[in-house]
Order: sequence, then C-alpha cells, then structure tokens
Amino acid sequence: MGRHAMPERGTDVALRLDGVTKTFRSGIFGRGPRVEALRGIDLEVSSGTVHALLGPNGAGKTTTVRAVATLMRPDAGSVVVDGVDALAEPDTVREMIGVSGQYAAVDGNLTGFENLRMVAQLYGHRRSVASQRARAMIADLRLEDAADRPMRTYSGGMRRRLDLAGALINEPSLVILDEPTTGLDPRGRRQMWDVITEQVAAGTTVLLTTQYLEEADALADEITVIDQGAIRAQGTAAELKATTAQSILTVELRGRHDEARVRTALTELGLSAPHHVDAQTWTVAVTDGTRSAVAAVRVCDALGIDVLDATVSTPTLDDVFLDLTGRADTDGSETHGNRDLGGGASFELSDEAVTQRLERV
Ligand SMILES: Nc1ncnc2c1ncn2[C@@H]1O[C@H](COP(=O)(O)OP(=O)(O)OP(=O)(O)O)[C@@H](O)[C@H]1O
Repeated sequence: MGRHAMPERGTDVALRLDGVTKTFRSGIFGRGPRVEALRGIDLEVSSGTVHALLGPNGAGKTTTVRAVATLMRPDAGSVVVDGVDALAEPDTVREMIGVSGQYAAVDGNLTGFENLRMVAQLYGHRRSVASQRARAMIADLRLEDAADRPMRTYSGGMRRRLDLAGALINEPSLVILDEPTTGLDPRGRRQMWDVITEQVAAGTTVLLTTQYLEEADALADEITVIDQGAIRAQGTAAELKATTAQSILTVELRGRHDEARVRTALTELGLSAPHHVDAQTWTVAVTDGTRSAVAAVRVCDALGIDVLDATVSTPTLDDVFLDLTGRADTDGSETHGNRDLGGGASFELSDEAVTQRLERV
C-alpha cells in the first residue's frame, strides 16, 4: 500500500516479525565466540504508524532492521512485509520498502533535486515522472531553499531530510529509519521529527531505531524495548510508563503531626510503604498521578493532618528504560515474566522487574 493510499491507522499489518533469531560467529573463519544478536524477536507494525526499536548499543536494533530490509537472512523465524514473505521473496520486498542511509551520499556535486530525480530514475521511473516526484518530495521535506544547490553544501539536517526523501520517493509500504537523528543538533532533530510526523500523517509506515528515549516518546505509536537480542517490553509510551509505577507523591505537612497517623493516611493511597523524608515531608509511590495528590489532601484533611503541598512526579521513559535494561550488562540472563497489558501489548520482564512489580501490587 503506497503512502498516498491513506490507510486507516492500525487497520492493516505493514510488518510482522515472528521468532526472528540470528547468531553471528566472530573471529577468523568464524571460529571466535558466538554472538546471539537476536534471540526471538516478535513484533507487529500497523500501517500508517511509527514503531520504534529502542535499545542500548549492541542491543540488536540494526540486525533487526537489516533482516526487514532483506540485507541479512535470519537463522530462524519469519519476516512479512505487507503480506509478502521477505525470506521467500526478497526482491519483491526490496521494492516495497524504503531504507534511510542509502541516498544522501549519491553525488555531492549534484543538486538535491538532481539526486532525487536520479534515485527515482533508478527505481525505473521515466525522467518526467522522476522530476515530478523529486519536486514533490522536496516540497514535502521542506528542502525548497536547498533544492538547486550542490548537495555537498548541505547541513547535516538537510542531508538527513534529503536521505529521507530518497527513501520515500518510490512510495514504499514501509520506511526504515536507522537512527534518523543521531548526530543532529536539537533544531535539526526537531525538524526531522516534524517531517517524519507529516509523512506518517500522509499514510507512511515507519520502523525506526533509536537510542533516544525522547525520540521514541515523540514519534512512536508503539515501542519495542530490545536488549541483548531479546524483547524486554512492548507497548505505547503510555503503557510502558504505566508499568513503571514510579510516580512519586510528595506530601509536605504544615507543623508537626503524629507519625503513625500520617503513615496510615499515606499507606491507604500508596503502592508501597510511605517514606518519612524529614519532619514535614513524606513520599510514597503511587500509580494514579494527579488524582493521588488530590486524594492525599482529602484523606489527610479527614484525619486532621494539615497539608501544605502535595505534588506528583510522573515517570519518564528513562525510568522505564532503566527499569528494564538497568541490569543489562550484568549476567545476560533471559527474560521470564510475560504480562499482557491489554490491547495486545505484551511485556516480557526480567525476574527482578517482575518481583519489583509484584511488590508494588
Ligand atoms: N556481522 C556481524 N558479525 C558479528 N557480530 C555482529 C555482526 N553484526 C552485529 N553483530 C553483533 O550483534 C549484536 C547486535 O548488534 P546490532 O548492530 O544489531 O546492535 P544495535 O542495537 O544496532 O547497536 P548500535 O546502537 O550500537 O548500532 C552486537 O553484539 C554486535 O556486535
């Protein structure tokens, strides 16, 4: 399905990976240690959505996208792009996808327009059609000012946008962006986010890899957290944040109050035992953000406890990431727990994370 076909979000599956594994042999003649780069990756990307693969260095993100781009053959499992089996029909799939990182360096002496026209011609389009597409992509990706100057004069951000234009020019079913904003300054990053968001609104499906939590939060409809070749968690940013019940309610009291009474009040609201920070300040982990603050004031009021202030800090994706991968470089042990969070999102968590979570419930 092309990007102008405007699928309804979430109705069709643009990409499906089932049990994808890959082990590399390192060293001369492959006699070195084995690296299990992928240990059974399952994921599904709905048409017209952005799916982010988020993970630290060496997690297996690039290996996963290389499998989708048919640049690497998995040892086991399946990769299906818009209903086409990528292992059985790699040539067909190659025509259906756009991969970033392959176009911007075509020829630095050609203008942005000439580069894009050439890419479109390489896809087999007649020169007039190729010119039309190149102009349309230049407008879409806000490259008008740069279109007619040699590409070697472009800033890093412009190059990335031109590269994205190359990946989009054949109206692919799926666009793969491997770390699309690494190395860009904050302005360049934001511009890139804007154009990606616009393209998705026009119907493009995106699989992107990133090490930036902020990027996954800003762009992705769904996130797969990957570490040591295995999936640690999957879901929307909100679902991931919700699993980390790390919202902290801080209650500041006016004057001195009976400690046991305060403890009783906050125990009722919290997920764990309240923590007495100092004479006037208490903290407790909660799930229910701002509502907890209101409830705290009410419960304390009923018990005659005078509250000066009640605030809640909500979890960030950083909290989730640390929670899930914080022990990443310790023992390499596998995931055990598996939770269904509704909406088909499933979470696989380390023993430690599961224990933490059970303690909170
Ligand atoms: N061709 C290869 N030969 C041997 N090992 C490889 C090969 N490609 C990847 N690996 C190993 O597989 C693991 C996953 O690598 P991958 O490049 O997929 O990680 P990544 O998440 O993309 O990391 P980064 O953010 O650093 O690019 C790493 O341990 C890496 O060293």
